[in-house]
Amino acid sequence: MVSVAFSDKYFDSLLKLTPNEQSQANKAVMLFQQDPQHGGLHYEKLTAFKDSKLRSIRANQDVRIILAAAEKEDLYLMLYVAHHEPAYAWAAKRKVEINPNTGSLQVFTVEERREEAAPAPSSAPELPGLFDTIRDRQLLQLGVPEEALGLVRSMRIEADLETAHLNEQIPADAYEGLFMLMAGASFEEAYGEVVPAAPEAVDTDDFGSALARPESRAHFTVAENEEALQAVLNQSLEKWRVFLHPAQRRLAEGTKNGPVRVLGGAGTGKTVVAMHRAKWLAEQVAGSSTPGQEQKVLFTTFTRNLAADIKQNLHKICSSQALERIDVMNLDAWVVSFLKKQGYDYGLLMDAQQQKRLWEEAYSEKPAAIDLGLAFFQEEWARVIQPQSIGSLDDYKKASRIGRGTRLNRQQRVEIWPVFERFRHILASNYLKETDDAYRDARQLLETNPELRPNLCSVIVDEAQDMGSQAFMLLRALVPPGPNDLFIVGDGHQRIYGKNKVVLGQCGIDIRGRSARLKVNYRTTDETRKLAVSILEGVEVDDLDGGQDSQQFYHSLMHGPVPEVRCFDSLDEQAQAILEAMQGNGLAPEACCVIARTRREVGELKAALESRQQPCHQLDGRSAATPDGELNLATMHRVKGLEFDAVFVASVNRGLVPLAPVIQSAADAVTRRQRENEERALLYVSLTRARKLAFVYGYGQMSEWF
Ligand SMILES: Nc1ncnc2c1ncn2[C@@H]1O[C@H](COP(=O)(O)OP(=O)(O)OP(=O)(O)O)[C@@H](O)[C@H]1O
Repeated sequence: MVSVAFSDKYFDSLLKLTPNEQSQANKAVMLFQQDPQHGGLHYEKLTAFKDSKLRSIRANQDVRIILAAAEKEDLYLMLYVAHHEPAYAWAAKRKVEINPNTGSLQVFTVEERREEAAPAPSSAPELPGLFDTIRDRQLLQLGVPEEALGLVRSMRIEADLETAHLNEQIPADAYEGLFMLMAGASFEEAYGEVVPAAPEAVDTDDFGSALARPESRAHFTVAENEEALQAVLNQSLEKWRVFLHPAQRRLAEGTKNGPVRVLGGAGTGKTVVAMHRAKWLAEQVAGSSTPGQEQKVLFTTFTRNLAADIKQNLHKICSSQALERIDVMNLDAWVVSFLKKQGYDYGLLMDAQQQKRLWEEAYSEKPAAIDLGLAFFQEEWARVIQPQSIGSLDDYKKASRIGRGTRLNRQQRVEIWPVFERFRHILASNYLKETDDAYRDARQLLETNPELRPNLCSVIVDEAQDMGSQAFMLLRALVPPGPNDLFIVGDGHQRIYGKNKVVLGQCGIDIRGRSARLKVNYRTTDETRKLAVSILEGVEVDDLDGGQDSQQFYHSLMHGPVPEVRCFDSLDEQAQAILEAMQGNGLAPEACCVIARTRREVGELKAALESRQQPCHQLDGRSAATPDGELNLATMHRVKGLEFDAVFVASVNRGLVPLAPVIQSAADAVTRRQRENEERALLYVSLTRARKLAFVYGYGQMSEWF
């Protein structure tokens, strides 16, 4: 029996075959693993090609599998599968090599004559080279193969690099380094990113060691025995299950010294990393806990919908044993269930209408001489009093009000305090608590009775940007400080629930030296990503720890058309255009989503689409899977965490985007800016749900942002 490894490209090519051919190819690989010399496989050396390591085997009369042989190690790399002619055409130009500088295993195209003759002229020969200031030696250090140096030197514009990447003339790891240089990074920055741990010595014939490096594992997966081979062949459909980016893998695996924070723009695989981290912890840490004191991993999210999705996806990567050691829950649900067990008989105040009524009652305490609206009090409560657990006038007099737009002197604080006191009293007499109160009560219970602490080895937090400081203080209290305690994943660009920016350090969570940022967007085309990012231009985005985040070096690997922005005369015309765009692009309704700012607008769109005989499926709460033939419809808040082949961000009209009442009811300029930023974030979230195509449609008057 031999070891077999697969490249990600192998699975891409496998999926292009018919199901029957796929199963024949799988059978051939399994037979090959048992006996490479089996007569039916016609194992053949492809001697006349660029790379003497290349071989082929037969899957059937016509389908060929191209592989590279490391015969000394009994290791074979499955690279490509296709019908006879395209398979050999693919193999003729390919090389598989261990890069002597980075140690990663690379597969790349070497074009005919490229080695001897001058490189192909760039589309803009008069411009300076993209990499003129970088030395050859440095390009090689970044993992550019020697054969590709001429090509890299000939690159003049971004499209040259993108084309070379698309044609696989540059291996993926080297492309990332080159992309960063092109986007303005210094050589040191790019090198630190692509080669964070340079191998001491690289043996370019040792394929086993090369395959073990995270850079290689981003593109190869090894099946050492029959069982592993079965597992790989069964799970290859979604790449994220197997091929983690080296940055993702480094985060997902290994013992961490304390809390880790992972940032990354939309679609960079933060949730994927968090899930793989949960799996690793369940297997390696919780799995080795003392019998009788089994530990668990708690995976928390902000929204209930995301928790349900994650539960489902964990099934795809975890064994049932590992799954048993992971609890997935949105934090509110965890808190409610924990407090209930402790005999807490308060309800959570969730209903916006009820909340408004209670505030109106409390507002009657406002002295007539104070000219502050109800909105001011609600904001002050949510942004100053609750996050800082202020329970008395004395505390309020001393409280920090940084970031609030309306100034208050001490005397004014004294005068308005009765409103807050009354609100708290009303809550108590109605047996109600706000979520921040519940977080605080739960934390205080845990701090005074450590024996109530659940037996957790680790807490993973997704959607961290929407959790406030009370939530983080509770999370800190849930698990004792130590290795692997907290793994926090978020993106300040997607803060859409009106929460204060949190500073982890102030919640007792010290992430110094343990933070990372993911930069490759796997979901969205670069064209859609760029439009989404442009909406946030000028908005200051925090890094969850008091600093600033940026989208520097954030990019997508896929390309597609620039999103279409159009304004129609009426809602009906817009609905018609959505249906035509779906038809024109051959899109299945269930793979698309129409997204609007308000529930009411979603309802109107639904009616307009249904009147045109388009069955619709509205996503709200915990919706079931969309039936075939039905078009998804959702609000901007609801689509967070989801993805579709195409999204129609619809009714992007003046007054709706940004939503006028939200902006106009802000009590001061600072709050107005915060709300406007959140409205922008909603658009950013909506657009970045698109895998292939995005449309921005409006009617009447288009939003001032377009
Ligand atoms: N290493 C990978 N290889 C291939 N696809 C990946 C990889 N990592 C993530 N993806 C895919 O990219 C998409 C986005 O991943 P994920 O939802 O984890 O991103 P995210 O950063 O949490 O996104 P968002 O913040 O926008 O919700 C998913 O379709 C996922 O399957």
